[in-house]
Amino acid sequence: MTTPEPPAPSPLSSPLLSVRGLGVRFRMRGGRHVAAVTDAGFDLAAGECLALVGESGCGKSVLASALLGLLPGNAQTTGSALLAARGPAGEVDLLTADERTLARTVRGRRVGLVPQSPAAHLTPVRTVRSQLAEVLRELTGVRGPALAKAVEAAAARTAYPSDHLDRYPHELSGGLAQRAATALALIGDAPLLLADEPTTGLDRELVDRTADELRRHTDDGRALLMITHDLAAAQRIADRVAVMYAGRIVELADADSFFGGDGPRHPYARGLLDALPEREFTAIPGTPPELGDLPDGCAFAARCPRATDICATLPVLTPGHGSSVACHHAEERVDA
Ligand SMILES: Nc1ncnc2c1ncn2[C@@H]1O[C@H](COP(=O)(O)OP(=O)(O)OP(=O)(O)O)[C@@H](O)[C@H]1O
Repeated sequence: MTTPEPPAPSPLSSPLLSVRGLGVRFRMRGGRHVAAVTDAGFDLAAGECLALVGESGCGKSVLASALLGLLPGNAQTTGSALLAARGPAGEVDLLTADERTLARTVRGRRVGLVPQSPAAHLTPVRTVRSQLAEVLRELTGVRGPALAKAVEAAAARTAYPSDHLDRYPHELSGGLAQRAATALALIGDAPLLLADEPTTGLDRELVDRTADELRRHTDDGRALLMITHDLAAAQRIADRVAVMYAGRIVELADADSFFGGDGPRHPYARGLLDALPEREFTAIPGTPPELGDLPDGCAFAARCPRATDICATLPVLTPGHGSSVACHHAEERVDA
């Protein structure tokens, strides 16, 4: 089933990114399919941070890869992801744009990426300094003596220590590689930044620092889609939260109401928050379903304390009470 319009449009200005009915399926051997993302829809405006959260394997990174045209050859996409025109750059559908357009005008320039595995994205045979310099030359045109200063400034944005700039990627800890990759991603000042687990491997102080830098970047008029397991980082900087479960967005909420107020309305989203040590520290029972063998109805029903017969039919993302929720029981009292 497809939802023609996402029910909770961005409350800010007209969207920079409009995702509608985004689906990604992987063709597998024997004619099988893995439905990694199904019918995802959201808007993202300049100046806005949307946190995309959910358990491992629910499709968050695949969604980001789809927006960058970086899916492997066995992937099929449906839907649209319109990146609005800005200045001389026209509107582009990120799902259907050809590789030449994506490589020359989109990646790094209009859509930046903080990759999930930074060490794998850094060039192994070049120092961090040389990689920062190359991206600065390419994307900002800075040359000569100014380049050395620009490299140090780019590193400082993510607290990458200047006395480690001449290290090669294999000489970096996970946290340093993360900071180097984030520094590289911020250089192009792309209007849309996709940050896939940007705080992995960082201690709490650096998590906060990185999150705050990403927030500043957003406040300067860019849009940020932050994929994260770190709900504290999401709470710190997100304007809205999208919760993914088994490839679908099951709740799209204002961050204030999600983390405070009445809290999430979807039982899965509620379970994610309750699992936090600083909250109830109660794990969600069971495991997510296989994406190659999803039920026809609600994919969370098998783990859900509120499930009833109606959950055998698919719930549609429906707006109400400050969030959009795909749950037949969303209107019930949460503690009922
Ligand atoms: N090339 C592929 N072929 C088949 N299935 C794939 C392929 N790439 C990813 N998947 C599947 O798509 C699903 C979603 O993966 P994805 O990496 O997006 O999850 P995630 O939510 O980002 O998890 P994590 O937080 O662990 O990265 C997983 O079940 C994964 O196995």
